[in-house]
Amino acid sequence: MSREIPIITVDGPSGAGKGTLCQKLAQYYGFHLLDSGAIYRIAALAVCNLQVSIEDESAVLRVIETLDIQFKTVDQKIAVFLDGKEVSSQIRTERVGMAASKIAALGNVRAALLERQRHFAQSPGLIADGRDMGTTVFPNADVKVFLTATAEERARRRYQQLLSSGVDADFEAILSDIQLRDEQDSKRAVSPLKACTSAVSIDSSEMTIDAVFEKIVEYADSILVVDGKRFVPSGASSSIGEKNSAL
Ligand SMILES: Nc1ncnc2c1ncn2[C@@H]1O[C@H](COP(=O)(O)OP(=O)(O)OP(=O)(O)O)[C@@H](O)[C@H]1O
Ligand SMILES: Nc1ccn([C@@H]2O[C@H](COP(=O)(O)O)[C@@H](O)[C@H]2O)c(=O)n1
Repeated sequence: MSREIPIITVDGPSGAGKGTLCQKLAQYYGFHLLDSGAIYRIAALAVCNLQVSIEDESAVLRVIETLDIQFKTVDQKIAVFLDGKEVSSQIRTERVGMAASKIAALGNVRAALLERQRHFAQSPGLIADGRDMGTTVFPNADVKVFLTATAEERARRRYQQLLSSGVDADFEAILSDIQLRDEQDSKRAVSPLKACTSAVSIDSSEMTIDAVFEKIVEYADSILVVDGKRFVPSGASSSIGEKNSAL
């Protein structure tokens, strides 16, 4: 491992299960968690709240440069705050997700948020969830995972998630939003969503959350070494995983 602080990156498209898996990984390893999507979502919310046009790049940048964001753990969940006000639910709407995807295509916005994200790499380690964690933000991460699933399966998961939280949902609309966001995220010029060559790819379409978790842990445990010793989280078992391949 190249540095003191171990870093595991999990990138992939919307609804692949990154957030769910990263929370479990952070808990398992006792590491910090970076939800980089939440940062783009908060930035988008601030831009919308101030009625700044997303097309006006310099005005968007001014909002980003003075963003007051805080992450706090409340009842074992991470709550997010914008200007001291909790916005955890507000940032999860599809409207904010789509606005986040638009501002995330602006190169100056991505550059302005880079150091803020890198600052999360603190002892004892970091689990980083996003689109460009392994390619741009933490290119030297020890363990890189690219997590995906078919657009239909991701839409089905979102649909179920909304129904079970009592929200009325339209499957076809969700699928079309997911396809549009995939296209925007993977076709942008700066830090597009793509699997990094040094990442293992996992297609979770036909896997349970627990099965994906076991795969990542098995792979990560075979790589993580701290102070010359293999890093063993409490209760962990390990076997050798294969790098640069699909698991
Ligand atoms: N392997 C899986 N099998 C079934 N359901 C899953 C699986 N992985 C995740 N889910 C469910 O899919 C939904 C979306 O997962 P999650 O929010 O973790 O995705 P995400 O990749 O973080 O999406 P986004 O990038 O949009 O935040 C959640 O309801 C989650 O419980
Ligand atoms: N590293 C990242 C993370 C996110 N984005 C953009 O933000 C949007 C919302 O992200 P979620 O993970 O919360 O769904 C996403 O669609 C991306 O456009 C990003 O560009 N880079």
